[in-house]
Amino acid sequence: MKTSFPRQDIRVLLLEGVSRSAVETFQRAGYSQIELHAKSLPEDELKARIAEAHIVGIRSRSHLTAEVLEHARRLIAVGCFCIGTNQVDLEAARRLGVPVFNAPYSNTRSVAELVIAEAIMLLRGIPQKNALCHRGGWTKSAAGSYEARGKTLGVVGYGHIGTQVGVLAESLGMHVIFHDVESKLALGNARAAASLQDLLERADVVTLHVPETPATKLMIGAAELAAMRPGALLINASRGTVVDIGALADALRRGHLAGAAVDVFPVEPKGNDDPFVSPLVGMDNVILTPHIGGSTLEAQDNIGIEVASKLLRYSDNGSTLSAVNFPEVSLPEHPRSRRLLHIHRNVPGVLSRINELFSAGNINIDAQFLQTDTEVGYVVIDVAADEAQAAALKDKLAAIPGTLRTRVLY
Ligand SMILES: NC(=O)c1ccc[n+]([C@@H]2O[C@H](COP(=O)([O-])OP(=O)(O)OC[C@H]3O[C@@H](n4cnc5c(N)ncnc54)[C@H](O)[C@@H]3O)[C@@H](O)[C@H]2O)c1
Ligand SMILES: O=C(O)CC[C@@H](O)C(=O)O
Repeated sequence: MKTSFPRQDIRVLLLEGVSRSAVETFQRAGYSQIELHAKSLPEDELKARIAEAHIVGIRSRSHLTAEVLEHARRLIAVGCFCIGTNQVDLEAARRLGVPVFNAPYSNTRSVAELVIAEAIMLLRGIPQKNALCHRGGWTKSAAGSYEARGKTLGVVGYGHIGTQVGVLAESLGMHVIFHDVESKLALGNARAAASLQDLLERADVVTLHVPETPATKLMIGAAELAAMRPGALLINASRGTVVDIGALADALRRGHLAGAAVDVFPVEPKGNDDPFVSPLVGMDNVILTPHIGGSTLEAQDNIGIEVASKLLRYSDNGSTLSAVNFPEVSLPEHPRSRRLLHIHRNVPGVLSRINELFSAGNINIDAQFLQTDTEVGYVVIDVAADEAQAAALKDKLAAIPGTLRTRVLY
């Protein structure tokens, strides 16, 4: 059967060491043109490779800006093999008719476990004791060393990760308070703080779990750090832009904060061979990790399967359920029909032009699915048509003004 892109012709470009479970998921579905890179690509190379790709998979280091996406003439969909999607210009992708998928939960537990481990380590002063032992020193002392039990954990951003951290912290006997811009169901005995300021003033350990947005950029700066309790601890496993790293280094140097654990940085090395530079380097009371909050084998394996499956569902069936930037449709299979996809700018008249086209050709529509948002309309049409008719219909659909992408799926 003739489709716009037979599976064996669909080129999948996977960057940044996306798990092999993704490759295997594509292969099991009959996709054979899969290119896997261990690193992100320099911008020029990314533009060149994305121009050839139908499906692109990235993690947090590849920046799919509007300019990069302009080169993606054949692109069907983008997969972020992680939670964060801030590295993709989602609006630009949507305007080009390209849905973006991610894995909203697959590494949640991994991040939460690391945060709890770090909270305990910081409360006990382990980073500095460990560093001193490595230099041949010895400080057997209880000074500055505390149990987690009875301490207050302040969770900023009470979403998937923040709530998991809260539940685990309560099992250690910690009191949990949280701050979120949305009204949230408090799990266990957790309580909403009156404000961010209130949380900062009350928490012994503050942990950040907000996404990167204009509102969260530098949300923890000198004033917020000053509002924290003397001797408090800060954990950031969200995004590097959320904390003013210079102000954090200063608060640590002055001893206002007793320690910190930082997994994400305003500027991160592109690959494992590139140098890491930060004002926090060399501070014994700071746990530094190379953006590995979600990097466990379990999480990466699950993410590979989850995101590849979403990309396949869109590529093979047209479903956009859980796309982060696109009208969502969940489609049944209609194997006895031909399925055509039409993505267009959401301007008046496009749908009637589409329907006129089918009635003029005397083609019976078996089913039609439409979902729109303010800018983009997505129509899936199942028709009783033969192969030649479907190909001709696709060409006519492509000629409708406002069309962004069109395909014959099967
Ligand atoms: N370090 C890592 O490896 C790693 C792994 C996974 C996720 N992350 C980061 O963690 C972030 C959070 O992940 P999640 O799955 O919990 O996301 P989520 O969307 O489930 O939760 C985020 C929460 O933050 C809240 N929020 C948004 N803006 C806010 C603001 N200005 N002030 C207060 N609250 C605000 C939201 O309402 C939401 O409840 C991700 O966006 C990603 O950037 C990092
Ligand atoms: O794997 C990555 O590069 C990003 C991990 C994490 O920050 C996420 O957003 O899920």
